[in-house]
Amino acid sequence: MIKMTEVNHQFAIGKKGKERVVPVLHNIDLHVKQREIVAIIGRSGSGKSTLLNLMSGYIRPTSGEIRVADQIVTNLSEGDWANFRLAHLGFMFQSFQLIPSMTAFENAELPLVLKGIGASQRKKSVMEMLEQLGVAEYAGHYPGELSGGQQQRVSVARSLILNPPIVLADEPTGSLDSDNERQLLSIIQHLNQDRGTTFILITHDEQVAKIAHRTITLKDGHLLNPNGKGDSYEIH
Ligand SMILES: Nc1ncnc2c1ncn2[C@@H]1O[C@H](COP(=O)(O)OP(=O)(O)OP(=O)(O)O)[C@@H](O)[C@H]1O
Repeated sequence: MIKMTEVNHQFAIGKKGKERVVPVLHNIDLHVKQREIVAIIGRSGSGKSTLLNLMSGYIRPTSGEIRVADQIVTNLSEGDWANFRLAHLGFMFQSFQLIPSMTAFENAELPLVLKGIGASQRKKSVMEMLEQLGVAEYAGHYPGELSGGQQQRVSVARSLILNPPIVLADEPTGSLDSDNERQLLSIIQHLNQDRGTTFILITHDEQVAKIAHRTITLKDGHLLNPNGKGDSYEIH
């Protein structure tokens, strides 16, 4: 589903002409299969977000090849990446990144608008999704009128509204209390089992790592165990 082959990444920092090159990821070989939940752990600064940003095309690798959903994406243009993301990727973040001036309904609806789906189909899909996540009654509320857990569910609704086959999540439970965390992890497990959604979760949290089929560790930009803790895991 996602395959990285000999991927290296370095940032150039400092003023033009006086840049300093900072290598961040070294020779990453990683294969995430369809229906897997993979947790990525590692200290702050080890390169976790950079890895996720490479998988989602927000940055390009300095060298190496990246395939997502069986397509080589390493050299897609920005416009092609935007379409590719809409078709294949969903995102979850620690900060919910809801648009404050839009209601819960409008936030969850946004990817459908971008995809050009008609208004009546949008309404049906959004209300079904908000219903499934237990926040339909807040459809007309603005993010500032919702609790953290409710905002997270609206944000999850927006991530999943196009039924993406792959979801990339950066500390998705980072700002949730333990009840809301449990609920989000249960949603992730159900989606994985029912729809076969593939998840890549960056986390510092043991509870999150527990639901993963595989936990891989980044240390100073090196992938220590590409096959993860359980080489013999089975995906049903
Ligand atoms: N745009 C950038 N320009 C220059 N250096 C960057 C940039 N983004 C990240 N870095 C550097 O790359 C390294 C890895 O950063 P990254 O955000 O991937 O780490 P992380 O493991 O996700 O950390 P955290 O757990 O704190 O979020 C860090 O040393 C960081 O300073």
